[in-house]
Amino acid sequence: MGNRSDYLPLFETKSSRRHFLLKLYVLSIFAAICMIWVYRVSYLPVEGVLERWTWIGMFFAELWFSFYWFITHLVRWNPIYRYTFRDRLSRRYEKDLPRVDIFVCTVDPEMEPPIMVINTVLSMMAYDYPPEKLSVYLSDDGVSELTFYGMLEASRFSKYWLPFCKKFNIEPRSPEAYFQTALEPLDDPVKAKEWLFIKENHKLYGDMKNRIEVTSKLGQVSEEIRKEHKGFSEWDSVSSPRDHLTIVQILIDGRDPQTMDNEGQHLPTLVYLSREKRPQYPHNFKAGAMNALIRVSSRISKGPIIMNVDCDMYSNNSNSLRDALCFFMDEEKGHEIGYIQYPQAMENVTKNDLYGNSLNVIFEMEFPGIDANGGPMYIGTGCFHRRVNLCERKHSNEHIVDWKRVTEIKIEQSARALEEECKVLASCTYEENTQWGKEVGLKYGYLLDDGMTGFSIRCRGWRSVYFNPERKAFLGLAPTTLLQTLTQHTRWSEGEFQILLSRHGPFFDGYKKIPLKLLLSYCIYFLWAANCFATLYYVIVPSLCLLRGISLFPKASSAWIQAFAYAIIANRAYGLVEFLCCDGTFQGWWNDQRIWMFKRTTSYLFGFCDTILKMLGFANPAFVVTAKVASEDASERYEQEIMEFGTPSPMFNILATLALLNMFSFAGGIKTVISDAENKVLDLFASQIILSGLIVLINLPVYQGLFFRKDSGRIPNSVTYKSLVVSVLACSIALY
Ligand SMILES: O=c1ccn([C@@H]2O[C@H](COP(=O)(O)OP(=O)(O)O[C@H]3O[C@H](CO)[C@@H](O)[C@H](O)[C@H]3O)[C@@H](O)[C@H]2O)c(=O)[nH]1
Ligand SMILES: [Mn+2]
Repeated sequence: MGNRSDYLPLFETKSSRRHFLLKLYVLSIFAAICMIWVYRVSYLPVEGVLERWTWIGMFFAELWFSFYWFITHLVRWNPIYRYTFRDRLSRRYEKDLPRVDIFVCTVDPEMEPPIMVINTVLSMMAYDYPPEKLSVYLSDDGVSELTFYGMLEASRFSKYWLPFCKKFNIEPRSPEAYFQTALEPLDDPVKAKEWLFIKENHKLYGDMKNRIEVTSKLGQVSEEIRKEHKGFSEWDSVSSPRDHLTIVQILIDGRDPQTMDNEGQHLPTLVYLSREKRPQYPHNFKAGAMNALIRVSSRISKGPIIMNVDCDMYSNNSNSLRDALCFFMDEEKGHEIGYIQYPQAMENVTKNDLYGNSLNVIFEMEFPGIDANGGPMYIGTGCFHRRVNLCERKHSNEHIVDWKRVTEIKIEQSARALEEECKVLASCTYEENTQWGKEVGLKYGYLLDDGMTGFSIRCRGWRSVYFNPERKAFLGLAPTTLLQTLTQHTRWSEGEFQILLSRHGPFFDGYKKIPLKLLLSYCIYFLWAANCFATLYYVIVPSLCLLRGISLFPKASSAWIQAFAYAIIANRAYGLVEFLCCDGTFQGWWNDQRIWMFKRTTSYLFGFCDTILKMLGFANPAFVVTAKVASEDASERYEQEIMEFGTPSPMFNILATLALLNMFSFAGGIKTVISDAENKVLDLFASQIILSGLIVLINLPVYQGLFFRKDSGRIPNSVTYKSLVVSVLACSIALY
């Protein structure tokens, strides 16, 4: 850049201020909320201990909701959106593009089938990027021969697949996803020629898929296949997934002039890694895998840019790598950017998103606002990092990278020698007495290692960027049963809460180094777990009080009720419109309301309690992996949007108890209204009756699961009995 004045940025940021009418609307909700506080304070019951304390409880719950409401709107106030200029990037830097190392993690060949994993790997290899500068690493924590076999097949198939992708510039570049959507062109002769290629590749892919699936079904690799690659012999010494030596296999050595695709072009480097594991050493889950990958890749390719994806998150947009570089390499602002986070979009959510898994509102509405307030957190998959950043370095302007120099690193050893060296780097003992997991690499000891790592990167002065291009960068798989969804959210809410309370979290390290506005924005997620109490209070206490005859809301005939009604209805309406704007359906919104309640009364409660227990030293953090496949009839029910219970779980006990409790109190409320001639009861208790009525309405799928369904996804009898006993007991205590 000779002259500053003709500097053209590689990306731009546009802010979109919310319309002032919308702001007015939000402020009007705030006014109603204030009225609620005034009401609570001025009408505090003077008589009756129970009356008084339940009232105070309501007040606290409402204060909590108000605070939470406040931070969600703080985030939404002035969102920003980013745009990149890839043409400028390639004009200025095409020859000097940095090496990029892509890390894919997998852990279990049954929950994460090899064919899915290699589709992700192939889509990464097919990025629109110079192949000699691209390396894809797979970390296999399951040390599975089947996954390795899949990788071997992928390395062969890539010789056809990559030239095909580039020749016809297709999207998406995961073969499975591509062939699902590819349609035969009937009228266009040019396209018809292309179709021949597509058919040829489809057949190659189909054959490969078949081989991999047959082997997966067998559960082991046949003797014939074993002879095809020296790597299989490494499994001779593997006794169990928790007890084995490191396995490193460079399946494609990008430096080797002999390894070309079938059109004579270079191929990206492809590496399989399964780090050493021993029962006596903690393996630190995904963070441990990532750190091993960081070290191994620093020997093999040493890309200054690192990207991490989950094994189910294939690349849906072959430009996202260049997009990310537009941020890092921007001459003016790039040097302060530590990482670029893409949203997690889900491929498998059904039309009405029964389990509220699409996360669209978070990624379309909240993250652009968080970006404006200072930058998103690192949420694991779909994030580009600077390598220096993960190897601990404070941000300072002296470290401006000269991109033209970084690429010059030459690695001379043979692939064999590199593999041997890497074995040491990925061994259990390597990290002993080092700063890995503390100051260097991803942090250990946290359930959300990525969240904590991102937070500390921010504390060191780097900025982060959120980028959400029109064509989604990655598509992954959301859980497909209720229990999996709730379990995933237990892990997330617990992990977020753990960061909040940690010694390196916002209260200790964070508050001086991160602007308050950003900390409050992060609090939406940090406080997920803490949300459980106010919600539990609101779904239990008003209904029990209805049975007991304690009124907790203004009379239907009083003016105060309008404040409550307005605050609640206006807020829900806002949420509904927002939901519809994010491509949701009305039914989807309703489902989301249900899942909102389910999560808050189960996942978040468990997350909260677990965090506290772990802080007191009663339990160790453990990562429950989300399955990416389900049984046949469960998948069928998922497609039909029928709620899946099936197995007994304490979470279902809670859900069923709450549903029954509200059903009883709603019935009780209606009964007293009918028997009351003067309509006094209705005036006093209308709000509580409506509240439990709404809870009953939202719980309809639970009653179905309890009493009306016969299939294997219904609520198990043991859960039904337990929850009946508890809810009847609670109601009788309230009545007498
Ligand atoms: O011991 C482990 C456990 C998990 N994983 C991998 O970690 C990824 C995420 O696991 P998954 O069960 O799919 O969890 P999700 O809740 O779907 O993942 C989200 O949440 C995680 C943190 O809880 C982040 O790390 C992920 O990037 C983010 O997509 C997967 O690729 C796993 O193979 C490992 O490599 N080793
Ligand atoms: Mn996942």
